[in-house]
Amino acid sequence: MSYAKELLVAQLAVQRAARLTKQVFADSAKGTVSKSDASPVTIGDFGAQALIIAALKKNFPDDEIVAEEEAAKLREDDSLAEHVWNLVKGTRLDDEKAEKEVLGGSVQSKDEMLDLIDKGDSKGGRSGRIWAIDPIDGTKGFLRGGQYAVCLGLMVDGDVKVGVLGCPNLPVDDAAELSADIGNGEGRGVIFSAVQGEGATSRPLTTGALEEGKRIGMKKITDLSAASFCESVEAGHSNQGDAAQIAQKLGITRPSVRMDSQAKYGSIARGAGDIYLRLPVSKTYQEKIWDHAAGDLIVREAGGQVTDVLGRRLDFGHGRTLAENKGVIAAPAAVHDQVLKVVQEVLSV
Ligand SMILES: Nc1ncnc2c1ncn2[C@@H]1O[C@H](COP(=O)(O)O)[C@@H](OP(=O)(O)O)[C@H]1O
Ligand SMILES: [Mg+2]
Repeated sequence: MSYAKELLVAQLAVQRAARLTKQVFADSAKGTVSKSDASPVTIGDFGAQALIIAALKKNFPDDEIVAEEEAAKLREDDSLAEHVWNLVKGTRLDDEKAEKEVLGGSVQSKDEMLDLIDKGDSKGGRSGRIWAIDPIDGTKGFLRGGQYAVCLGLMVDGDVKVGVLGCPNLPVDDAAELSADIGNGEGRGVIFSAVQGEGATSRPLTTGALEEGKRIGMKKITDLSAASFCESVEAGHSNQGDAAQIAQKLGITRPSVRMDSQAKYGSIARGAGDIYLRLPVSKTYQEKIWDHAAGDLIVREAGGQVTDVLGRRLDFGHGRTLAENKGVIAAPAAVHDQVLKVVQEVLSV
C-alpha cells in the first residue's frame, strides 16, 4: 500500500497551516483566546485546525478525524470567529497549483470554517483510517515565543502510517546543535515526515512538498554517558526530578534540553539529541494521541524505538487518548532497552 498521496496532502496541509500560525506568532499578543493554565488556546489553534481539516475532507472525505479543538467558543463569540475567519481566508500556499489542485482551494465561508473545525470529533479507535491533528502543539511554548509544532498523523487500524511535523522555530539545518532557542528567527522552519517502512525525512518548511526531503537518522550512540536528552519545558507535563535521577544513573552529565512540543521527537530523529523522556507527573493524566502520533512514527522510521515507561508500544487504537500507556521513552533502538531499564529502576515500575 502506497501512501504517496496522503503524504503529499499532509505535508502541504501542514505547510499551509504553519504559515497561518506564523502570522499569529509574529503578533505580540500571540492571538491568545484563553489563558487557562491547563490548556491555553490561541486563534492560531482554530485557524490551523480549520485549514488542515479542509484539505483532508477535500481529498479523503470518508476518513475520520481526531483533532484537539472544537468550534464552541467561536460559535459563542462572533468577533472571535471573525478574527479566525480573516486569518483562514487570507492564508494560501505560494504555489497556486498545489493550493488549488491538491489542497482544494480556500474555505468558502465562516460557517463552513466552523463546521470544518467540528469535524475533528471522532472518538478514534482500532479500525479504519483516522487522522490525528494537533494544530499548535506546545501552545505554552508558542505563547512564550518558543518552540511549537503543527502535527498531523494518519492511523490505519490503529497503526500510524504517515506522520508530519511542521516546526516553524527549529533550525532548517539538521546538523544544528540541540537547543530550544529560536535566535532571531533566521534559518528556521523545518518539516519532518515519515511513511511506515519508508524512512523519515526533513526539508525546509517553506518549500514543503515541492522539494525532495533529506533522509534523517538518529545518532548512533554506544556510550550512553555521552547522550543528550530532551524533555518538556513544563514541569507539569513531565517529571523533571525523575529525569535528572535517570540521567545521573546513565552517567549523563550534560544538562537536559527543555523544549516544548513534538519538536522534541523531530530533533532526536535527526540526531540533534538522543533521548526524549516524558515521565508521568500525575497518576490520572492520559496522554492525547495528537501529541504523539506523528512523532512516534518519525522517530521509529529514523532508527529509534518509542515505548511507554512499562516498555509497551504506544497504543493509538484505544481512542482519543493513550489510555493504555504511561509516559514516553524515545531513544535510538540499540540503546532503548538500557534506557528503559534505568527508567524502571528510578520510577519503581
Ligand atoms: N499533565 C500533563 N501531563 C502531560 N502532558 C500534558 C499535561 N497537560 C497537558 N499536556 C499536554 O502536553 C502538551 C505539550 O507537550 P510538551 O510539554 O511536550 O510541550 C500539550 O499540548 P498542547 O500544547 O497542544 O495543548 C498538552 O496536550
Ligand atoms: Mg499538543
